[in-house]
Amino acid sequence: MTNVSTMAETPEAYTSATNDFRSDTFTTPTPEMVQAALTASIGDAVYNEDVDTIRLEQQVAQLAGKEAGLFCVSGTLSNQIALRCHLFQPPYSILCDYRAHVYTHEAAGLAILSQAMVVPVIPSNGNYMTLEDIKLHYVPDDGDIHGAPTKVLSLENTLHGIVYPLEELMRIKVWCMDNGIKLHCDGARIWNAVAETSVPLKQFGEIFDSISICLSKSLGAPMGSILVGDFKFIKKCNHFRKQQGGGIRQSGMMCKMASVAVGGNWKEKLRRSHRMAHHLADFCKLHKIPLESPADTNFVFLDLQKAKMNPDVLVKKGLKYQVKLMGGRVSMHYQISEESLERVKQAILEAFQHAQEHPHDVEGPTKIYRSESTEIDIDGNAIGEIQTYKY
Ligand SMILES: Cc1ncc(COP(=O)(O)O)c(C=O)c1O
Ligand SMILES: C[C@@H](O)[C@H](N)C(=O)O
Repeated sequence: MTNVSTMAETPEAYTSATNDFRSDTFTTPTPEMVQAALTASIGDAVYNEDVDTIRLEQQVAQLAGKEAGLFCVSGTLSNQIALRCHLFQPPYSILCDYRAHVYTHEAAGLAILSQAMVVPVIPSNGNYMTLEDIKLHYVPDDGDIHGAPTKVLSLENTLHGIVYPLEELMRIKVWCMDNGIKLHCDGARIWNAVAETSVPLKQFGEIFDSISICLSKSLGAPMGSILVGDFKFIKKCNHFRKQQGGGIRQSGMMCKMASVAVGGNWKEKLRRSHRMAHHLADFCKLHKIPLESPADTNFVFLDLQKAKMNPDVLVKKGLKYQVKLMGGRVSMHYQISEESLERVKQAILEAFQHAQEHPHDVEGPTKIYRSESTEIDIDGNAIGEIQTYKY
């Protein structure tokens, strides 16, 4: 008798992100977005015949001061095809921050799709790579047959919520041009950088050869990213997108929903989330709860290692105060309520107080995704009925 696998349990329907601090990816579509989808174009985007898809690609490319844009179903796809497209003749390597999503969270796509070596760099200032860090770690294309020359520098702005200083980006850009190295930006939260610094997206477009601009993070669209660059580059990226299964058909509905976010007052939405993050960071400082990095924008990174806080206890305290956490990164977004912010402060404070009596040895910096929540609560009682948060 063949064993019939049991169906995985269906989770309860997700209804609201007002108390969800796990990530800004949990924002839910607004009624306005859903309404917009009902009147979206219905062309086949593989044949470049969907009007709302083309409109959104052109709109975001224009905002970034780039010639063309390409709708991708995810930021991961957008990053991976951009980096592959910048690469020509292996052996080659990509240099990035050791925390970069393209290196840590895209399932070794750089090794598999691009057959690239990655050179992950720990910034000497602890926050962002400077030109000096890059010069120290890049692999020159000098004919030495031992090396895999650096052909692309992939930066993230914001990175872990940290805003990349514009003057540093400009220095890096000039050096990259002098050394024939392409510059890509993982702009999953570039809208946050723009909202916080008032540096126009167009100015980032002048610095980077390509930018992956996510629609599905702080902006609040249900899915997708727009990859922007020059015409020739985007045309080839479209080829790699198709190869990777990203050539989707009637994408108009998703693009029309995203256009509601792009056309809305996203700056104020994001600035509100930044104010909430700054408030939480101040609360942590008041209670001497260490932070891992500056809370420039919408993320507060608790330094669990320095605080000797157990991420499990943090998640359980979150459950106690009806807020969702999954580790040391506390993510704000425009749908977070003021009441939830007050509750998450209590959860964090109690987890920190618990650590005072029960110090926990955390290995290394905060992992930005799950904490392996166990099935028991901090007093050892079963909490089987409460969902634990892990991928
Ligand atoms: C910095 C960063 N880059 C890229 C991505 C990938 O985006 P997606 O989840 O849409 O693939 C994420 C996560 O969502 C991210 O946090
Ligand atoms: C976990 C990671 O892939 C996702 N981008 C997030 O920030 O939540």
